[in-house]
Amino acid sequence: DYYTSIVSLFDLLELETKAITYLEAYMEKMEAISRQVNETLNELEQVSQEAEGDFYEHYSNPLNAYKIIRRFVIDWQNLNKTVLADQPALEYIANLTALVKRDGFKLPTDEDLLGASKGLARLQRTYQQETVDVAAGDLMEMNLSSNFTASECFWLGRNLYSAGELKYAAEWLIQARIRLAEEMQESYEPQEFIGQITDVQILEQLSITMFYLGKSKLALLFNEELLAQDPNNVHGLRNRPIYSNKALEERYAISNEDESKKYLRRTELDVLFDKTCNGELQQTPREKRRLRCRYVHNNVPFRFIAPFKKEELNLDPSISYYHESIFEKEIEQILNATEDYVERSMVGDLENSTYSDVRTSQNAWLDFKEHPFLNNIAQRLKDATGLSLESGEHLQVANYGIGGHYGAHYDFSEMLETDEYGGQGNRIATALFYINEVELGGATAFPYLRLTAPPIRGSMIVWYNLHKSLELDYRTKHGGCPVLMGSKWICNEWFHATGQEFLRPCDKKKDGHKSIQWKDLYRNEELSIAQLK
Ligand SMILES: O=C(O)CCC(=O)C(=O)O
Ligand SMILES: [Fe+2]
Repeated sequence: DYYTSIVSLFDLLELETKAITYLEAYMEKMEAISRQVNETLNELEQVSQEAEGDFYEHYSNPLNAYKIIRRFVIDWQNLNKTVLADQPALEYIANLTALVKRDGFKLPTDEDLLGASKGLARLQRTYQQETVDVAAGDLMEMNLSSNFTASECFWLGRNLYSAGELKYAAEWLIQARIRLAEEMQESYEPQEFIGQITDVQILEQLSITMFYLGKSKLALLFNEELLAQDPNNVHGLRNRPIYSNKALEERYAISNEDESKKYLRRTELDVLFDKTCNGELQQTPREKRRLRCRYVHNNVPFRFIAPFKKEELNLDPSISYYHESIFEKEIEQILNATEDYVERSMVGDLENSTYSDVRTSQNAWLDFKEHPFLNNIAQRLKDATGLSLESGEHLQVANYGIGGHYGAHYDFSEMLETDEYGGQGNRIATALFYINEVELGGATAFPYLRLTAPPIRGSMIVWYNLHKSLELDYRTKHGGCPVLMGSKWICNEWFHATGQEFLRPCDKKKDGHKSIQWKDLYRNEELSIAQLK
C-alpha cells in the first residue's frame, strides 16, 4: 500500500523517471514519423494536382500511367508498411509493462489513492487545517511549496466524496473551481494536457456533494450554473427536479430530520482523540506538578554508571519516557531486518483480522531468538521495566505514512481466553521505541488521560496496561495521532502477565475500581455526526 508507507514512494519515483524517458523516446519517434508523412503527403498532393487538368491527355502519356501505378505499388505501400506500421506507441507500452513487471512491482491502485485522500482529510480534521491553506501548500503554517492544481483539487474532492468525507469534498471542489479560473487566466489558450478537467466536471461533482451534505439550495444553484454552461448535460437535467423538490420541501419543512446516510460517521471517542492529538485537551500544570525527570538505575549494577533517563508523563497509571534507549546502529539493524517484511497492519485476532482504516500502518515482527543483535535491546527492556521477557511477544516494527494513524484502542484483550497469547496472560505493559524523527504529528495519545507523547528518536515510552491486581486498566486507551509530515517508525514490545509475580508483586487489594468509570464510556455510543454540523 502506497499511502501507508513512504518507503514505497521511492520506488514510484524511480519508476516515473524511467517512464518519462520512454515517453520522450516515443515523442521523438512520433515526430520523425510525422515529418516523413508530411513529406510524402506533399509529394502526393503535387502529383495528383498535375493530373487535374485534362485527364485523358495526362494518362495517355505512358510515363504518367506508369507513375500512378508505381505510386500505388511502391509509395503508398511504403508509407503504410514502413512508416505507419512502425508503432512507437505499442513499443512504449511494452517498455512500460516490462518495467512494471520487473521485480513484481505493484502500481498504486484506486485504493491507495483513496487512502491517501482520507489521510489528508484526517490531517485537516485532527489538526484543524483549512482547505484553502492546504491547497496553497500551507500545512501548520509551514509553506511546503506544493501548491495544488485545479485537477489535483478536483480529484481529491471526488475521492473524498467517495470516502464519505463530504464537507472536505465540497471544500476541495470549490478550490478546484477557483484554481481553474486562475489557470485559464494565466494562459490564453484552453489547457489541453491530458487529465485537465473542466468547470462542467467540477460543477457536476459539486452539486451532488452539496445535495448529500443536505444543502439542496446550493446543489440547485451549482446545477443551474452547470446547465448554463452545458444546457444538455444529462446529469444536470436529471438532477434538476430532484434538487429543486428537495429545496422546496426544506423551505416548508418544520424539521429537517431526513439527514443523508452518506455522512462519515464519527464517534465521540474519535472527536476526543482528535482533541488530544491537536492539544486542545491537556493536563493542567497542577495535574502535572508531581511529574519528575530523573536518572534511574533500578538496582541494575551497570545502570549505576549508565542510568536510564526517565521522564514521567503520568503517575497513575504509570507512563514514562526513557530517553536515549536505543542506539543508531540498532535502529539501522532493525530497519534492515524488517525492510522486506513490512506488511499492511492487521487489526484484531489472527483468525478474524482484517485490513482496517482504524490503523493505517505497515508492520513486521522480529523474533528475539532469530536476531542476536536484539539481545542488548531485550536486556535494556528488562532493566528499564524490571519485568521478565519470558512471556513477551516478538518485537513489532511499524511504519506510518501519509496521514497514517492508529485509532484509540486498548493493548490488552478485554475478554481474555485462557489459550490466548499462548496462555501467557494479558498484556501487562507496553514498551514503545520511536526510531525515527517525525517532522510533525504522530504522537502517541491517551485521550482519557489528556496526554500525548510526541515521538522522540531513540526514546522509548513504557506504560502499564493492567492494574497491580492484573485487572484491566481502562484509563490506558491510546492510539497513534496522524502523521502530519514525514513518516513514523516505531517498534514495540508487549510484556505479558505470566512470570511477573515476583517482579511486579500484585496488590492483595483489588485496585480495578480506579479505572472502572472508563470501562463503558463511549462503548455503545450513538454515532455522532456532530463534527459535520
Ligand atoms: O503508534 C503509536 O504511537 C501507538 C502504537 C500502538 O498503540 C500499538 O502499536 O499498539
Ligand atoms: Fe497500542
